[in-house]
Amino acid sequence: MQREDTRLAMRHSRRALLWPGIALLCVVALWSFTLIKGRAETRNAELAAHKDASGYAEGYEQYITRSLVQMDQITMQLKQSWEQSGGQLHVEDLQRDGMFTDRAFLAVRIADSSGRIVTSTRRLAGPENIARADYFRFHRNNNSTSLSINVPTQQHDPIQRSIEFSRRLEGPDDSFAGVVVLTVAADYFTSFYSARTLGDEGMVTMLSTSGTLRLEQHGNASASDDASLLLGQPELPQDSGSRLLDGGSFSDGKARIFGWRRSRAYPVVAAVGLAQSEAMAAANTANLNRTQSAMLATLVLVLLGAWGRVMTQRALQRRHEEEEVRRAYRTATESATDGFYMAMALRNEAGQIRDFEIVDCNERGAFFFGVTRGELLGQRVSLMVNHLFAESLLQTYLAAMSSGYLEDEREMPADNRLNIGWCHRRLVRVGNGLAVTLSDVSERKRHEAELQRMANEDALTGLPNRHWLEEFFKHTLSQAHAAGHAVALLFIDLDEFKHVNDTQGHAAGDELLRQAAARLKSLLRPSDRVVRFGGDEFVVVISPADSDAHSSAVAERILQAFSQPFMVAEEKQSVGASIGISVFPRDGADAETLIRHGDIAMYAGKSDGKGQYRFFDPSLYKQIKSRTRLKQHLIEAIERDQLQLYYQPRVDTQTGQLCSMEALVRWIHPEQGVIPPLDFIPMAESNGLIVPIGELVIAQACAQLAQWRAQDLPLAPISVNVSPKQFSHGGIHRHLEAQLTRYQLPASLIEVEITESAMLGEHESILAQLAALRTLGVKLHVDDFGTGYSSLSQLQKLKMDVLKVDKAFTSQLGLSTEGRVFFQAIVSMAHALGMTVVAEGVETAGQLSILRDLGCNEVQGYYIARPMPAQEMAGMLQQHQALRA
Ligand SMILES: Nc1nc2c(ncn2[C@@H]2O[C@@H]3COP(=O)(O)O[C@H]4[C@@H](O)[C@H](n5cnc6c(=O)[nH]c(N)nc65)O[C@@H]4COP(=O)(O)O[C@H]3[C@H]2O)c(=O)[nH]1
Repeated sequence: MQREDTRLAMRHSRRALLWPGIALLCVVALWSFTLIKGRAETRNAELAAHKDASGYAEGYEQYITRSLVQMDQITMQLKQSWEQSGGQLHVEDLQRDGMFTDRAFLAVRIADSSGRIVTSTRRLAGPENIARADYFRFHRNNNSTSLSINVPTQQHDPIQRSIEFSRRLEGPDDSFAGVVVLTVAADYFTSFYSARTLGDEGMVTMLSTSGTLRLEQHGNASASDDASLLLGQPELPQDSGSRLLDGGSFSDGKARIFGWRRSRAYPVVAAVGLAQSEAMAAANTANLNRTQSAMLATLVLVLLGAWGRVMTQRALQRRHEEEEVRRAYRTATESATDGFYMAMALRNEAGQIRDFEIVDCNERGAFFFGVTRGELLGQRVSLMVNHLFAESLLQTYLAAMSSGYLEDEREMPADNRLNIGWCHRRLVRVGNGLAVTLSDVSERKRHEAELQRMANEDALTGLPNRHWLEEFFKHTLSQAHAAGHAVALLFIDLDEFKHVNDTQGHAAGDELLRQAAARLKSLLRPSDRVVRFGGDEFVVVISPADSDAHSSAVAERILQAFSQPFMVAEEKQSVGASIGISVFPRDGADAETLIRHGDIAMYAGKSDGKGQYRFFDPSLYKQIKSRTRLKQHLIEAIERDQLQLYYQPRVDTQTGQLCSMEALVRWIHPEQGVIPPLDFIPMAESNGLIVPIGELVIAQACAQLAQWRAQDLPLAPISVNVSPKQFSHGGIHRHLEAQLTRYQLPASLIEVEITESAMLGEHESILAQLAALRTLGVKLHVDDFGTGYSSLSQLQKLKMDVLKVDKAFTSQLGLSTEGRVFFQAIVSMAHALGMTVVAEGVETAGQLSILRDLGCNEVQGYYIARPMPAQEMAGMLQQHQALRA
């Protein structure tokens, strides 16, 4: 794998260098061409310049030779004329006759043998006698008649402004007779120069082979200018030729191509200099342009090369990544349970994707589609599955191509060829295709469906649960809304379930719930739904609910059914039910509201008396609110110590002696004054506040006894009321024991009153708590006896000490014989079972008298004393002490 990677990396890096390489080759070729072409151009230009210089030099030489021939002929003619005239020739006359009119002829002079000028067309500066001139001496001393070319003696500049042509004059005897001198302006010989042909910086020069003569013209300056361009006598080896003279040969420092030609007739050399810069200007410009173009092209090529490299690298990187992804996917999935596919996008001419082709897959992937890998490769996605599914498959692939990533789960269409039910798809865009992973999640989906079912079902009863109800309501309510019919919700709460659960144990409670569920189901139409909402709460949904009468009928049927006891653990258990009804859309537009309103209606019904149904009414809110407010106030009252105990004495029927006193709680409200317990105890029982209140009562009663003891008052036992809720909550005996210990009180000073109904069921936990209280030494009272259904033998089994007969029976005394008979029976049986009998609610002397007659042990009631604050009670205790004393 590593070797493959290395080979791949090398191949990629070679490819990445392709563009820069091509660009480099182009640059090399370009510059080679540019340089070769430049050199050739320069060479050609040089050759042309040399050729031109030689050509010009030849032309110049001909020009000079012609001019010199002219001078030669003129001087020859003058010589002959002078000699024929016997020395009487006057050049002035010739001038007058129109000769020597050319400006170039500065002067034509004839000197005699002594050097004296005898005739002259113009007087020149300098001596009138030329005997001292070199040429004169030459002619005098040489018997030659050839033309002599001279430089005027007074000129010392390297460039001559004029030039003198002289010829020996001879007398008849060939003796020296004088000299004819023709002074010609130097530019006569250099006017060959033309800037148009030789350039602004070109030059012409005429040189004598002896080096004594030099005429020159360059640029616009004439040879008469003082400055000489050519420095020194250049070496001109052949008769004609051309060579490059560097800048050092010229005063302006500019190199020139020098062409020269020796005159065949005269000892002079005609030379032409073409400034190299001018001769080469065109070639240089062409070269410069070409170089600039080449530089530009080089820049473009470098950029192209760099761009090409970047692009190639990117493409290669992409290819590499694609390859990596493919390889990684294949490696990762080949042996795995996932199916893997590489699908390449097939595009139309406009570049739009019209299909995908499977270019790679693993065996597992092919298996999912019921084919082999070989069969799947090359297949079009649109043809892999049935038409309808192919459409959605293509849409999914297209979406993945545009977003780059897509992950979802879907159920594959029912197709016998497919070996996958539910699949988890992951599509990742890779270049012009997709890497697709398919996992078979059918098993998980089945599991999820099972979980879903379990999440929606109550395990105990098999009924749908609250979660299901919420979902169900969404559909049901929208359907009802669309159809315009009502939906009724019956919120059912079992009245005495808690009691059964607490007294009979959870197994019995569970059984009761199962039976309740079955009973509910049996009462309803198949279209109605029963839900276990939680605990002992059930919800029945009636949809459509034709009318309130219909809902009422169902509710009554349920109440009727629940009025029948259940057989649980071979015992009859009567639980009853309370029902609250809310109706869609009247009482709420959504599930949550309907459930809450059903609950409120149920609660309101239950508060008014169990075993009834009630329709929701917005006014119920007020009740709930006031209850809530009351609860809050009661919590504050507990915290702020506003609950105070009043005490009501219980006296011996016969002696009137104080036997005990009952602690009765009062809410000393800062604004409302004294609030009686019936206004808040039932509510405290229903909301659980009775537990802290009960603990508070025991603590206050013990503290009060300790205080009276500290005041040296005689102490009588205090009986406290303990509600069934406190027993359910448990731990009364521990709390009581703690308070007795805290205040160092004997247990005999506290008695506990339990209502008869609280003991119903004889649940083990209550029995255990009663036993624990008795072990402490606390006496146990049965409160409100006669209102429940307990038999005396049951109470005896529970080893209750005192029987407090409800005031409803006391009030009958003296009014009817039945009341007295009933009371008589209770007293007799209680005494027989060893229990003390207390008559509650004694209001009259008559009642007291009868009770005395009946042998009732103790009495309590307004006739004896009303419940009173601790201070008043303290006074009574003092009285009691005085009586005893
Ligand atoms: N008509 C009439 N009534 C008489 C007469 N003698 C006493 N009463 C009243 O009868 C009730 C006796 O208390 P109860 O049956 O335990 O009934 C109590 C008891 O069940 C409950 N209660 C009071 N204090 C507590 C408490 O601390 N804890 C608990 N759990 N319940 C309490 O509140 C109920 C009412 O208490 P109260 O309003 O104080 O009412 C007291 C008392 O004032 C009489 O001659 N005629």
